[in-house]
Amino acid sequence: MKEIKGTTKLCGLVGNPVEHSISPLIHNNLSKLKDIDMVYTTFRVEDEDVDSAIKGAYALGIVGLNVTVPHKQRVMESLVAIDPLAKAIGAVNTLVRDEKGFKGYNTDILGLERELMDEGLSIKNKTCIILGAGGAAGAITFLCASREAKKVFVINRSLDKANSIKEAVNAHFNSDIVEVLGLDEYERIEDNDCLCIQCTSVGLYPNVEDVIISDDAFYKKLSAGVDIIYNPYRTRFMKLCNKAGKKAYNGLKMLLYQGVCAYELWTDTKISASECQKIYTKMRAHMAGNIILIGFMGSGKSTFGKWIAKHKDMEFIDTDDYIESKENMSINEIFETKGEEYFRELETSVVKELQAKLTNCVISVGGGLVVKPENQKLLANMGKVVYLETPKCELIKRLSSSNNRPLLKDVNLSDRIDELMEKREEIYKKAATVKVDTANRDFEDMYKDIINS
Ligand SMILES: Nc1ncnc2c1ncn2[C@@H]1O[C@H](COP(=O)(O)OP(=O)(O)O)[C@@H](O)[C@H]1O
Ligand SMILES: O=C(O)C1=C[C@@H](OP(=O)(O)O)[C@@H](O)[C@H](O)C1
Ligand SMILES: [Mg+2]
Repeated sequence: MKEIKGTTKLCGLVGNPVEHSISPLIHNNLSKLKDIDMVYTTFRVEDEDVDSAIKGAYALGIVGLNVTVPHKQRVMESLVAIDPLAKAIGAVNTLVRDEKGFKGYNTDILGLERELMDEGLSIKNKTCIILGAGGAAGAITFLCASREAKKVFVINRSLDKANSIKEAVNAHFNSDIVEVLGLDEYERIEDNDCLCIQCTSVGLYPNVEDVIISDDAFYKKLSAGVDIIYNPYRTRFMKLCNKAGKKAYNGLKMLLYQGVCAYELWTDTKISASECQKIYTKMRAHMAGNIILIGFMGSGKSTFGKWIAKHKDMEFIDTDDYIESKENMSINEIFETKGEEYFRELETSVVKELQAKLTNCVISVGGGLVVKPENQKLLANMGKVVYLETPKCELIKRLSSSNNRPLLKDVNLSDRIDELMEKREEIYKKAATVKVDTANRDFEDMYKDIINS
């Protein structure tokens, strides 16, 4: 992080609880990308303190705030102005400085709209299905109505809550655009090209096998499904959409874009698509939570990886071991009988496989795996990529009696290290989120470098 100075601006998140939030990651990385001298942190605020917290924040010159549960409604009483969309929805998640106090916006909804645009999903003239009838469902029903959906069906177990959304939105637009259906009444929807937005918490981690509607026939009615849940990354709802041959998206982009929209309001900047992509990769890596060790042969990836797993109670996977057991051959044999190219293809397919299934693991990869740009991209989404940097003299000590590394067979070790390092050193540095020096360090100390980064 950049040094915090007297001129550093402050933003933050007000809610209760807030410590788990991914928003600091979004905003602090945006400031880094845009080279803006601003930090973002969290403020846990009790119900009765919301008003004084907001007024105090204004007095302190705080540039902007996000607001999360349970204060998104209550905070509206402490504002000098409210954007019409947020007012109609009845919830505010972003505060922007105005002349005499904060003005409220709802970038949750603007974020969802931006996600839909990003994925090429249009609301206009579309039949929309909203699953659920809580706060998010109400807001998204409002969004669909305001963006000229053909019809909006709110499907929920309790019809009472769904009916109050219907009444509020229909009254606001003076139309009958919203209709309510029970969970088993979806056959009444005639369209087979609906955009469905899953707005319940059913399927949220740890209840990952749950889903609000499990009938395949329901998913045949959709053109695409969006789940506002992002943990797990692929929910059962999304799997059922895919099973019916329909596209499915999770809520992580919505979360990204609610942050991006807020950041743009606070800083009067525009975040480009490629900048959004960079933040999104970091969010995915954070969610996946793996520690990935990269570096030259002999830098200690396999040894240190096993140590972390054992001492920090994590699972461990070494891509070389994984490949050996899959192929039922040693790395030496694979290189001898099938060639290096074949091995490199195996590495990519293994990384793809691991990306889809591993979270919170330690992964040590072969020293050449990160050379392929495709693999670099995959790893960047999987967690913290840690480069174990080791001086040549140390590598020579560690590798001189190695006989299971085909690239070091029958060569002058020093020359081979020079030759490969010239090609790889920059790649290791660029691919890494954090660099850890391995010479004369104990593992506990090296581990601290990783978690403190
Ligand atoms: N930090 C370290 N200090 C001293 N020796 C180490 C260190 N890390 C690994 N080694 C030794 O170096 C050799 C290569 O380590 P290994 O974990 O196989 O590296 P990699 O998987 O990066 O090729 C092993 O003999 C291991 O015991
Ligand atoms: O650097 C490389 O290209 C290789 C490194 C090895 O793994 P380690 O880095 O664990 O030795 C292994 O994947 C293979 O021998 C090729
Ligand atoms: Mg290894």
